[in-house]
Amino acid sequence: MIRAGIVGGTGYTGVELLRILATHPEVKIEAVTSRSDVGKRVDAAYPNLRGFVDAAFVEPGAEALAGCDVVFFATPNGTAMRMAPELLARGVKVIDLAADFRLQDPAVWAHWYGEPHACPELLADAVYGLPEVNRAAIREARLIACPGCYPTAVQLGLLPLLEAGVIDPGRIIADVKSGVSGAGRKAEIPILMSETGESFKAYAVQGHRHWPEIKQGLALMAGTTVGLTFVPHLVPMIRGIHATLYADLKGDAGDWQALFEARYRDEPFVDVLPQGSHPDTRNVRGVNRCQIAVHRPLGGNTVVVLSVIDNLVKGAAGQAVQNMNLMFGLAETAGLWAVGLYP
Ligand SMILES: NC(=O)C1=CN([C@@H]2O[C@H](COP(=O)(O)OP(=O)(O)OC[C@H]3O[C@@H](n4cnc5c(N)ncnc54)[C@H](OP(=O)(O)O)[C@@H]3O)[C@@H](O)[C@H]2O)C=CC1
Ligand SMILES: CC(=O)N[C@@H](CCC(=O)OP(=O)(O)O)C(=O)O
Repeated sequence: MIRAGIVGGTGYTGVELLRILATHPEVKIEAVTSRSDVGKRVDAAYPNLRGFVDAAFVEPGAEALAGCDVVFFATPNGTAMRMAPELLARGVKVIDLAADFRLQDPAVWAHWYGEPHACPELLADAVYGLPEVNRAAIREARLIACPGCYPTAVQLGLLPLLEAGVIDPGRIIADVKSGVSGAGRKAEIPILMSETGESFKAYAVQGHRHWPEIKQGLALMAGTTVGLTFVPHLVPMIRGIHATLYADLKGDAGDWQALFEARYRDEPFVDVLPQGSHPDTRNVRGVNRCQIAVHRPLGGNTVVVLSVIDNLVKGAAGQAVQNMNLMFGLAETAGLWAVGLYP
């Protein structure tokens, strides 16, 4: 059995990790941390886990985590980069759900995250955990940077087009909507029910920290720099991301549906819907799945891709477990093969 630790077990992605790992056939939950709830039983904090997780929260630290084979960081940005070096030195594999190891250039990280990187020497070791792109490298990795939720939906939606070189990489538009759980489990006025429950708005239009991450990933797919406009929105739902992606086709002819179907035929967690479909976030709620539809609207030469995920699953905890499965030579679908909730 793989002994797994979770740092940040009281947050939304942490409890989602617990939900998935609790029934994973190859995993034993070894340690779950919280600074605020030390000693409290995990199933007292989260009664949905009663009968599945028999553990109490412990202080985050190398003592509690050194006995693990893998440690997941479900913590705010800037946490894993301070704890990962010691764990890695002790031979523990690390999977970070936050942004600490996603950007290759420490100067870009410092610009967007507001502080110098604490261990820039580890950035070259970190593998970007998007299995549909980096599967071989993930299998060999000891340090995984899980993609952000918006970047997962956007990159999976554009991957077939960029790899095939059929769109203009200089002008891509990503109009993306997120449920409120994307902001985490914290008490803040902008995410109160009465602020978000019957409202819909864009934010960070001038620049969101996922913009450099998405640009970095798309450039690797395209083999050149990309021009990207990314506008995130907050919508009145709890889970889910819906990305509407626009790009200019280089030529007029092409079977874009066939291109997407061929690229994702062997991908267990990417589902290309039939031609003319409109994916719905509720159909991926609670599961590690991205559903995609590709359209060529009347008029102009624009391709429109619709891509949906659950931000907490394919956008975070599910993708993290998919990475763990690859790192430990397990079936990639272990513990993750499930049907989405409906409605
Ligand atoms: N929510 C989402 O949809 C997604 C989130 N992410 C990323 O995953 C990470 C976690 O997100 P989310 O679960 O939403 O966040 P939450 O705010 O819900 O939870 C954060 C957790 O981290 C713990 N924590 C906070 N500070 C520290 C610290 N200094 N050391 C150790 N533990 C700490 C908290 O518990 P305590 O204070 O008790 O220690 C809590 O359990 C973030 O980096 C986020 O950006 C990525 C993709 C999607
Ligand atoms: C709705 C909402 O607030 N979303 C968050 C992004 C989600 C997230 O947690 O960011 P990472 O994927 O980088 O970890 C935000 O815009 O800051």
